[in-house]
Amino acid sequence: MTVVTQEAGAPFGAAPPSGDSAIVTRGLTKQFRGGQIAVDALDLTVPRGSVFGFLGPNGSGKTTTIRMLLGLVTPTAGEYSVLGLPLADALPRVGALVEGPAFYPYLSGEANLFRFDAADPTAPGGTAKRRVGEALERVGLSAAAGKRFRNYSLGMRQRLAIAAALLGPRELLILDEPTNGLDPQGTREVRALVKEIAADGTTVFVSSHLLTEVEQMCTHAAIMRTGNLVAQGTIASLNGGLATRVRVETPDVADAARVLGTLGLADVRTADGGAASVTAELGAQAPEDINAALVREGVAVRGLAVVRPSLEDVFVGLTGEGFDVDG
Ligand SMILES: Nc1ncnc2c1ncn2[C@@H]1O[C@H](COP(=O)(O)OP(=O)(O)OP(=O)(O)O)[C@@H](O)[C@H]1O
Repeated sequence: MTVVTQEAGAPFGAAPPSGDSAIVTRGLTKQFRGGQIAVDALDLTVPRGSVFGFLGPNGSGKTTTIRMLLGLVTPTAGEYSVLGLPLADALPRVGALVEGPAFYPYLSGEANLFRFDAADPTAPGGTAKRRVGEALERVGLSAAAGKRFRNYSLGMRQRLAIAAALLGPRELLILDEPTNGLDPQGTREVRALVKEIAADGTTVFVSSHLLTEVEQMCTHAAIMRTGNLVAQGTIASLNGGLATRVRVETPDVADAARVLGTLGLADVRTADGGAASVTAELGAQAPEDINAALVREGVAVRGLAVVRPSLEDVFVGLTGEGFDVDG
């Protein structure tokens, strides 16, 4: 890891060319006082209109990056641009959920939003009623607007927190681990809401330590590991770097491997640990043709599956490590 020093006079928060991007960072770095480099020369490009998953194990630098983007933490080096505007002009167009807002348990969801809105000096007070109503509607809480916060489910509480980030027209929504600590129902609600908000044209930048969540919810992703960017791009392009494989479950492992080799499949592997299966790159072969050839050769096929590469495979392929959510 390199030690980063600030170049004399280098401007922080200066805008690199943003083009059609909602967020651009160039060499963005944060070294904390203790010497730890939490974010190391990050080059991120978040296209407008994307649902961008900022993926990494705990402690990989996601929150620190988000806090820099929102002007809450000063970078040690590098530059960034949000919506192609100076930060002060960009922030009113950005909704953010970093640490959940503290809501009053004895007040209704609606009353909490009014209090939250009143505390924002940039929010036009005269339109509060309309904006609070719209935000509640947007997150599906209109019917529960008058219910006390303490009686909300976990999912409803998080949706209210997202409503608080949507109290004005937003071009960009930044959510830091919005499903963390939620039960399965709440997780489903929040994931569905993120997709709906994105469908309305808002760019969503969402951090997560859950690979499958990012695969399901996002159009693009950046993968972080100990402060470093491992890869970024569309989910399809990230996965596309790896081959789709076929997996054959059979007690006749050696024969199955031979047949797959004869068919010209590349990288034939038998599973470790005595599991009765063989895998190979699918290539241009049709799975049904592979199955027919195996059966013709007398291989007892118990199961045949096409295994598409996942983001976890991408991470393992790029780092040689498993994706450890505990960092
Ligand atoms: N104020 C701070 N002072 C010193 N070190 C910090 C500070 N904030 C974060 N760190 C360290 O920087 C690293 C990155 O932390 P960060 O919170 O950005 O990661 P993260 O990917 O968001 O993880 P998590 O999901 O656990 O929040 C961690 O090792 C963390 O301990």
